[in-house]
Amino acid sequence: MNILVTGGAGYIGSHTVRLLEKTGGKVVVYDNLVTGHKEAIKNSLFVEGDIFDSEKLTDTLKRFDISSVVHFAAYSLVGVSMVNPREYYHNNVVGTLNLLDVMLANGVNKLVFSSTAAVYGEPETSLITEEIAKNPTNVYGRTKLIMENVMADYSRTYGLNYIALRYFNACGADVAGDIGEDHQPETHLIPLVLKACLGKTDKLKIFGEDYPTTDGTCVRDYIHVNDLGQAHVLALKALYNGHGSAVYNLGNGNGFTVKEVIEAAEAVTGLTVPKEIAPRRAGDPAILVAGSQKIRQELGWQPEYTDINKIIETAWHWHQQNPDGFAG
Ligand SMILES: NC(=O)c1ccc[n+]([C@@H]2O[C@H](COP(=O)([O-])OP(=O)(O)OC[C@H]3O[C@@H](n4cnc5c(N)ncnc54)[C@H](O)[C@@H]3O)[C@@H](O)[C@H]2O)c1
Ligand SMILES: O=c1ccn([C@@H]2O[C@H](COP(=O)(O)OP(=O)(O)O[C@H]3O[C@H](CO)[C@@H](O)[C@H](O)[C@H]3O)[C@@H](O)[C@H]2O)c(=O)[nH]1
Repeated sequence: MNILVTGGAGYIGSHTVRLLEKTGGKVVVYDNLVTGHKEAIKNSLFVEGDIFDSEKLTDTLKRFDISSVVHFAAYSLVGVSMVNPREYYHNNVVGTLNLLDVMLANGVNKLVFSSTAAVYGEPETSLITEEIAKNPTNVYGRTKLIMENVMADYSRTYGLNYIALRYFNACGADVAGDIGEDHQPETHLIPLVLKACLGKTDKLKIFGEDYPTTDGTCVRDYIHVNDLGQAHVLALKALYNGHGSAVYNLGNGNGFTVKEVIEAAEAVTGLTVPKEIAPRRAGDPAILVAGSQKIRQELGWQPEYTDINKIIETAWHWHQQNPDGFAG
């Protein structure tokens, strides 16, 4: 397996790269470092490049005799996508279309794609399974749903073989403590809660206290980044073993409110999170909780981290060791 990992210098990408390296395959990271960190790549080959750069992509596929692609490269912030849709459609849709063109032109037809729970929007059921209606409430979710539809069409017509993984909320860090979440600026709940504990940011803003949930704050399904990474390893192996194109949810099946996450972080750190109630953030659905039976049954995926405190502990370890992220 010679694998190209676009966006492999990013948060989920770098954790997945570490797990892919253990399979014995050759791993080549391709990233323009717009939000990623070169320091997050410890062992794999690294090519600094953009998914819009067809020439460099073609050269990289040929030079390393690549036979599959794991595609993380994208913009992924719900809030930003609502105020800057053009950037999101451009990078996530046009950029991915370009990558697909280059792959197919070079005979590479295996792809694992980062999709998202955001494709579902505001589901009417409490546990989300893959086949329910997709009505994204934000631009980011729409960009990923467009690409899922494109891949289904390319699979039918051009022989693309893809597995799209719809992640719920990625969090945590590798227990080694040398890679972790470092977005600039950070917008994700768990790192912001922990940074607030460390006095690295202002008070945590709780976005909305009037949602139809137990305590009025949004519910999310938090999944450890290494459990996500392991699913990519399984998906890739399945594609090499002749598995057809498929779409899977990836979550723990347990929802936590924003306030419950804060309480868990306070229990793990022994510190108090400075916080205040703020208005709702545009585009946020009230509740997103995954039904992940399909990937468990079909690919044998089994998450290792199912306890929110344990997940937060791994993130806390990273933030304590690296309070200024990779720049520290
Ligand atoms: N973080 C989450 O909770 C979450 C949940 C669901 C889906 N996802 C998806 O997972 C993927 C990775 O997310 P992440 O949290 O690791 O984000 P990230 O920003 O840490 O990683 C994205 C990586 O892609 C690179 N990149 C972006 N545009 C590029 C381009 N045009 N050319 C080359 N490289 C480019 C960035 O430099 C970065 O290294 C994204 O596709 C995201 O939409 C993330
Ligand atoms: O300072 C903050 C940050 C977040 N939140 C809330 O915390 C929850 C989680 O927010 P965040 O960590 O920003 O993640 P999401 O917006 O749920 O999106 C993440 O999870 C999605 C899947 O569910 C992915 O598709 C996205 O890429 C990824 O950013 C939401 O209800 C937010 O409103 C706050 O209250 N205050």
